[in-house]
Amino acid sequence: MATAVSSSYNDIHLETIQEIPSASCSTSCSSNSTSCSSNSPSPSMRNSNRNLHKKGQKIGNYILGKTIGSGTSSKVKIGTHIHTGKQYAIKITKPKRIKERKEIEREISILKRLKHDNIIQLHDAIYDDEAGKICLILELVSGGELFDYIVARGRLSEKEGRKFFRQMLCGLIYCHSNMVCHRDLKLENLLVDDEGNVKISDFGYSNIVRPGNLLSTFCGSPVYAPPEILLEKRYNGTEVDIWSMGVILYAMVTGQLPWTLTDGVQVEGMDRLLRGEFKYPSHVILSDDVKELINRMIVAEPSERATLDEIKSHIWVNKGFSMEPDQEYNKKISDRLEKEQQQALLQQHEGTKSPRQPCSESPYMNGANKPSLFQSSPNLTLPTKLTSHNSNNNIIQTNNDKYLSPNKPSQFSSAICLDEKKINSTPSSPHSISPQYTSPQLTSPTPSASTTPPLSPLSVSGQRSPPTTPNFKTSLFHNIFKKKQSNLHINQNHNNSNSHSDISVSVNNSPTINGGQQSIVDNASANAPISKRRFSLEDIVKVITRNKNKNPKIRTMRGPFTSGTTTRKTPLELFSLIEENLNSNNIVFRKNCYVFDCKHIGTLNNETINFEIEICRVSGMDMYGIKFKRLYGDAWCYSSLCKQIVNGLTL
Ligand SMILES: Nc1ncnc2c1ncn2[C@@H]1O[C@H](COP(=O)(O)OP(=O)(O)OP(=O)(O)O)[C@@H](O)[C@H]1O
Repeated sequence: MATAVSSSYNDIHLETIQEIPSASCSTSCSSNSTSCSSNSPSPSMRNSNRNLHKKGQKIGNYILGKTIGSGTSSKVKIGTHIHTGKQYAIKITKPKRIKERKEIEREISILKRLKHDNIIQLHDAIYDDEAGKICLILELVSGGELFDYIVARGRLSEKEGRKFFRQMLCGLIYCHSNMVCHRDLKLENLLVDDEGNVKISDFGYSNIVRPGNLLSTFCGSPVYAPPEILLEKRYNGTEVDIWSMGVILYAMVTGQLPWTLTDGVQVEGMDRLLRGEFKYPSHVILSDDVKELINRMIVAEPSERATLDEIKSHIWVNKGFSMEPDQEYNKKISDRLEKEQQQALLQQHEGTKSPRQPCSESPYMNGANKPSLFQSSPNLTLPTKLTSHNSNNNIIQTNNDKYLSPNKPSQFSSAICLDEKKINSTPSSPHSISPQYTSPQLTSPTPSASTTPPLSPLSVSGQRSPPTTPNFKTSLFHNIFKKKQSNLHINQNHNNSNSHSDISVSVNNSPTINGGQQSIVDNASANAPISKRRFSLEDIVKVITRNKNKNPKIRTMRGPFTSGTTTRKTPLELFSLIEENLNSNNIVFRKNCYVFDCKHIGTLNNETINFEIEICRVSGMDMYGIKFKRLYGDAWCYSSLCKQIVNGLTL
């Protein structure tokens, strides 16, 4: 349990934020200004780490749920606010060194000042120094990464790409006009909400750009990073973001990267990248306008790169739109404000109290009307309340004037509550983690996770990776899974064995194939003949509760699906096909209702990829489909792996 002490903090003014060398840079970085080494946490820290990550555990006023993503330095889980029931994304980080801690504090400090529809919103930040954790309570964006969105479609049409690009541009114009550069823009850091809107996330490498003040830290992913970063030159952060945007646009409309990544980290043809040279794939037909725009952004010489002004007025960006992206956004916001004000007036008139103050919670506009972060009245962009919690999550201090300090004494554990903003809460996934593990045949060949440029696992083109033998890590994982499995007992086909005196209970939370059902019975009961099994009332209640919590209903999902990911086969048939495929690809997995939680360890670089495959009903059709979701690991290795799985499934 996190202990929390009332404390007051000094505001971190952006002016005081220094560029902090990034500790968690890509392994391919050769910058001598960064260090990728880390100190191992003490065993006690590791324990608290484990506990804090547990599902059902409370962090501040939030109950932890399912893991929805992981990064190099964090785990992101769904968190439900105990009072409001609203769901958030809780990014749990455990900084091991002061430098890492400062990076996270800087991320918080920058994020809490940014309020824009196309930027992920920070709601709260919780420090748990006892466990050595800092948790960011973020707006939950339930549509996943733009990367996955593109992977599922192969590539985007220029029209759809334009929609996303305009939104990303809006968010970036807002950041840059507030002197914030992101420095790690990539498809994986663009999240898509339920309504198909892009939100820029992961400000872990973001920093403040001051005129004439160049940055030097190596940041971001090598394939999205411009030559000045790879050559370890001093650079201007805004120009870095423009290059990355060019790579993102290229990837959106072609479905691949301009340069190939090997092993997920090394850029093949680095010399071409350094010269800003790339080709468009011959099989993709692109308009001259989009090519011209990309060519203006992916320019080796930073000072010759297009500026945001040039980009936002580019003919391709505005095709089919009457306004430039930021103008359109500003109009949307002022319309929204007007509507809210009208509603507030109406409510006032009716003698009811307005539930929210329209002006204080609306995202800020781009352009001239927006309040600057650096203007004399910082309260315009700062949270309206600051609250600390004690260990019982009681609010023990409220202070509007104090903000998080990077120099906070380490014994403190507290939370800074930012504005509660309207958020689309997302229903949690009907499946929850079940402890049923299945391990593959280790004698099967393992595909290499070497990365190839195509984004789509569903497109026909692309190479198969050569088979390799399983490594030590895989075996270890296999053993752990086996051990877990041995503690469980498969109670398949015994559903009807209940009698009034001997009750056999099984958890019917997955399709009834290959041990798809599991029992929570103890060893003795499980090993006893069926007719002799006895269960306590507690067992039965446990099972009923578990059954209730685990909704075994197959989910209906909207596309995109392709012929490779849909079938008229039954879910049960699909289940065994997937199982077979995962085994033959040497992918470790556990089944949970209609979801396979998968883990693949690359043989070349030991790169781990965690992902899910879910069997679902295809919305509006009498068909079933499979959906992939990356949870952890290099996106491009994952893309190759998905492609391999889909190719091998022959649905
Ligand atoms: N607000 C959110 N809503 C939904 N999912 C999220 C949210 N924030 C993060 N995620 C998921 O968690 C993943 C990891 O988050 P994030 O990129 O912020 O972590 P990180 O440790 O900074 O990653 P990196 O390895 O890029 O440094 C994301 O790629 C995304 O899939």
